[in-house]
Amino acid sequence: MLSVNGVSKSYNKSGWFQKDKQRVLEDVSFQCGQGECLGIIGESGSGKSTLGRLILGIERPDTGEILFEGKRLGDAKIRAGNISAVFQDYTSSINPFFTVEQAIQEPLNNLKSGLKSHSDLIDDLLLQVGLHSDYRKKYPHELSGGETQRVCIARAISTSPKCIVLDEAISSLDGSVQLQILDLLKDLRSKINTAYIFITHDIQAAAYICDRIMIFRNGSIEEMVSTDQLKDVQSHYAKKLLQMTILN
Ligand SMILES: Nc1ncnc2c1ncn2[C@@H]1O[C@H](COP(=O)(O)OP(=O)(O)OP(=O)(O)O)[C@@H](O)[C@H]1O
Repeated sequence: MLSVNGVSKSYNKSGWFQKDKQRVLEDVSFQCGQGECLGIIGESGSGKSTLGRLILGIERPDTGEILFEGKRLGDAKIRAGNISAVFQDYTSSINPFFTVEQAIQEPLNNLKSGLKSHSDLIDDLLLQVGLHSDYRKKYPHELSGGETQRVCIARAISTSPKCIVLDEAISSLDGSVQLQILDLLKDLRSKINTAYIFITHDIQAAAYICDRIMIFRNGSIEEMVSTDQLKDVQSHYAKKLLQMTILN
């Protein structure tokens, strides 16, 4: 369904020598199947979020291509409604002047297809993320962090996307709320068969929800393993990363 082929990306380095480039992604290739949950783990600065932004079409690769069902993702029409995102910073993900109902409706309004939002659909989406329909008229400042992230998830699934990029989506939440959101995501995936690209620092969270895990290092894939073989990673770096996480 999603095919990332030989993708590289550089940014201009800031400072005196503006022409210097920092290579952030280096020849990254992988595939993600329909309904699959693919985890991307790696240290801070390894390029995980950059890869997420390329998959979302927020930025373009310098070289290589990303295909969605065989078509280039650069085309906004291919992305529209098919790929959505949930980010770490849920507070800035929703317009503070929007009610929950307006926030969930926004991606539907942006779709130029004939898909119209319906009152019932909003109630159904709220129900799917475990919120009562009373939440429709609430504003973001009236919600807890976990509730706001549930609204962000309802938004993300509103267009029935085939793929959701979750970039550190549980990192800002308390431990017990993290688990609730992970369970919600698991439950939703089994119902709507959406693929997840689950970007995280947290190997345990990735192991809990993902089918496969990509270990990312300095902009490249160090190793790709199925979650049930996570203990048998081969590379020295992956072994070290796992040890560090288990010890913490
Ligand atoms: N728009 C940009 N312009 C310049 N440099 C950038 C830009 N976006 C990211 N970078 C740099 O690219 C590198 C990778 O950043 P990225 O956010 O993708 O890493 P990450 O693995 O997601 O890190 P973290 O886990 O801390 O979020 C970093 O060195 C960052 O400073």
